Amino acid sequence: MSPTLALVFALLGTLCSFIYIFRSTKSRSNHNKNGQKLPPGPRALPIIGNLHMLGKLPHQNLHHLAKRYGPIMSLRLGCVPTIVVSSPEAAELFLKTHDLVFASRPGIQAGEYLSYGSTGIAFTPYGSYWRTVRKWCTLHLLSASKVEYFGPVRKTELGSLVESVKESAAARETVNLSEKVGELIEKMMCKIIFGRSNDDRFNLRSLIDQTMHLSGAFNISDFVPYLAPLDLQGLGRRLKRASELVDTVLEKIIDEHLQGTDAEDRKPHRDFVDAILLDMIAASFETSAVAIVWTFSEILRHPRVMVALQHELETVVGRNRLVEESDLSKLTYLDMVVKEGLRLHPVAPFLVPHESIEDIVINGYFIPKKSRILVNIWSMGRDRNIWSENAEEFFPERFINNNIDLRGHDFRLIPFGSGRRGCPGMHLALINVSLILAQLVHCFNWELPDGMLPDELNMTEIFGLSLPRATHLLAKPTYRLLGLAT
Ligand code: HEM
Repeated sequence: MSPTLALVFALLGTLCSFIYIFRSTKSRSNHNKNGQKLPPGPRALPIIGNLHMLGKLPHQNLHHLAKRYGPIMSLRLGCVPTIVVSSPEAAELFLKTHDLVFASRPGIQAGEYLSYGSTGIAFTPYGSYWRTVRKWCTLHLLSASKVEYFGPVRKTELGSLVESVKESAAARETVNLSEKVGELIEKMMCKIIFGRSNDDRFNLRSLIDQTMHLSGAFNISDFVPYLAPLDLQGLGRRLKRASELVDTVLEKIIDEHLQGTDAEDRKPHRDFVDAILLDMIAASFETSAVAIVWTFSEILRHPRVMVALQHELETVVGRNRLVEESDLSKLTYLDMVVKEGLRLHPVAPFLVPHESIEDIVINGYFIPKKSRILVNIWSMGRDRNIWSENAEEFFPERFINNNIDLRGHDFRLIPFGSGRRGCPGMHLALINVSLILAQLVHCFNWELPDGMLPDELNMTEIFGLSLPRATHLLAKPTYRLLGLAT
């Protein structure tokens, strides 16, 4: 939290405390003003509500609070009623049993700036526009047949990555895996989404990383709208700047793509196309890279897992060729490693915030219309009641002999969400994540740089819409395949 923001909170907090003490004798914390019973939760201060309790890592702080108040917890963030869901049973109620009621998204400043007035998919409220755009993207980009069609693009780009890491290995250099994996996903996705290579003139990836960070921030302007003109955290200004930069890049790409067509024909659809393209690249660039880099960090911290994975790859693929997409279905240990990575390091710790479209009573608790719903899957991934005493440990074998999958049917593990708003890119994402991890582990042995021990690896997170590592992941490769691999 910046010093300015801390000061603002301190001042607001003092003011609120006075009002609160003055009024507290009359208030009943878990009932609204109509006497309806809200889910339990900590008392809220006037004006800021519980915003001051979120801290730098809200998913962790809300995880601790839920231990006290339960899996359906009520907060007030500024003036927005907020429900934090922290158990599989509760998640099923919100995302399956009452999916339709919670299928909308809140209108937030990030959506306004970055989704061109929420005309993309991810920040767009539930309704026919969202349904049409989502269907269109699924059909033209994300369906199983489209994903398969782009297999050769993945193969070429991944082959180049292996060659470049091989050169680093020969030169005994340390590789910045965060950078390498980020670049690879960017190259693959640009070819799939724009039909062309990424453009070295723009640093699109760094722009997207910024937008993911800004979009996930708890922006006071969204929660206390009358403070919005003050832009206390400076987020409004940064969002505007990021949106202008992204706009410039996308405009250039679209212009080049449409050269030769009638200029007048293009205008009406411009913002709509920008919004969808931006959603697609934002949803795909960082997410897959974050999942790969966290899982690889855990593999490096657990050499036993690296050895077991290499053993499986040698048995199924051998050491004379690269892993192919068609091998993936036979790599059962890899599948467990991917699940375990996403369990401990979900890319979107609160999914993308949902919003209720009408009043509803769930488990005897009143949830008002326009409540914001945060499903804390980070908390669910570390719950000892679900994952036993070793819940905090990276232990892929926990998935042996159980049928937990990632498709949103089993609410113990929902890194892609579930229901109407579940991730439409899951199939593509799982191929990218599994294939890249498999290739890195199959082609190379890895060690941490400068004699670092596995348990010395920094595992600090940065909170945003996604949850990347705070520091880049560095490691030293040694090539391990037999001659003719590439
Ligand atoms: C490992 C990679 C990925 C993870 C973990 C992931 C996870 C998620 C999650 C948790 C949501 C929100 C679900 C909810 O709110 O209930 C989501 C939404 C979305 N994802 Fe993904 N995603 C990944 C990759 C991708 C890819 C590759 C694409 C497409 C190219 C994509 C496209 C989308 C879109 C468009 C939405 C918004 C859906 C809507 O609001 O209707 N995602 N994703």
